[in-house]
Amino acid sequence: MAGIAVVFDFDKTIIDLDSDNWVVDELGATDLFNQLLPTMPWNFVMDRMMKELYAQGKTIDDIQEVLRRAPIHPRVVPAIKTAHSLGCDLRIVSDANLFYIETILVHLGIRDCFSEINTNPGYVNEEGRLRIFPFHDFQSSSHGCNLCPPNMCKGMIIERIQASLAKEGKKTMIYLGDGSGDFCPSLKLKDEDYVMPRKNFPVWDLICQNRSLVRAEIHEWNDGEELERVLLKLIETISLQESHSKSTWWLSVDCKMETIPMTAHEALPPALPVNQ
Ligand SMILES: Cc1ncc(C[n+]2csc(CCOP(=O)(O)O)c2C)c(N)n1
Ligand SMILES: [Mg+2]
Repeated sequence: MAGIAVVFDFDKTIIDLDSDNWVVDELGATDLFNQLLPTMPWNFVMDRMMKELYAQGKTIDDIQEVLRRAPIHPRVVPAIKTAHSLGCDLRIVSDANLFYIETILVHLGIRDCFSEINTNPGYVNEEGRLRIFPFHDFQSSSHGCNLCPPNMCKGMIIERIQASLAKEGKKTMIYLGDGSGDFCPSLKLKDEDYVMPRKNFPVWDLICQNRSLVRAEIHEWNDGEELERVLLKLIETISLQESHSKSTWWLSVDCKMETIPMTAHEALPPALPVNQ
């Protein structure tokens, strides 16, 4: 199963809501958030919100306590653990931030299942305040993709992952997501890949409207139970195809080596004696 990479979006894919809104709402700062949003880019609003919460006396522990209560479907963690134990390379590509994602993954006991987390930087500074920055510094240059928000083009991240997987000999990618930011990476997937859009969420609508642009095989899911069922079934199917193509490869090597061809009766188990 070494040939499969599974790439997860985080908000509304692994957890069941948007982590930024969850923290802001649970800490009672929704009104200020809504006031600031029309005035500056999303990551700057979040960084400013962390400053305001710090000024109000909210600690890193308060933020982490809220994050540990983020709702998640009970089958998502088992699905991730199984995919990891089967040898898949699991990665995250998210427009949330590293501090929120790591806090939640550590709490769920699945941080070590992931080989890579691509997201907006987020860390606690020397004062004990959480700082949040854009993944892509759009003030110095644009990433140039008009499908994606200015701070992150998930499609570019997928292309980088594809290049690194090719070097490791990994052949198949499964991508799971829900949001409009997951459409661009879905378009980068190849014929042999799979995309799992969450049904009736923005990426699903975009894929349905632009089916001919998507080369990967499409498998929708509704909730964590379906996520688990569909994902594990795909992993099983891909693995069977992998082992089948390996065995046919060995057969063709045998033929090229001009070993004495096996006759049909030699290849089969001995026939049962008749009338004895
Ligand atoms: C113009 C604009 N609007 C909104 C956002 C923020 N944003 C969009 S989806 C999302 C959830 C991210 O998590 P995930 O990718 O894990 O679903 C966030 C935080 C933005 N960056 N730019
Ligand atoms: Mg999402």
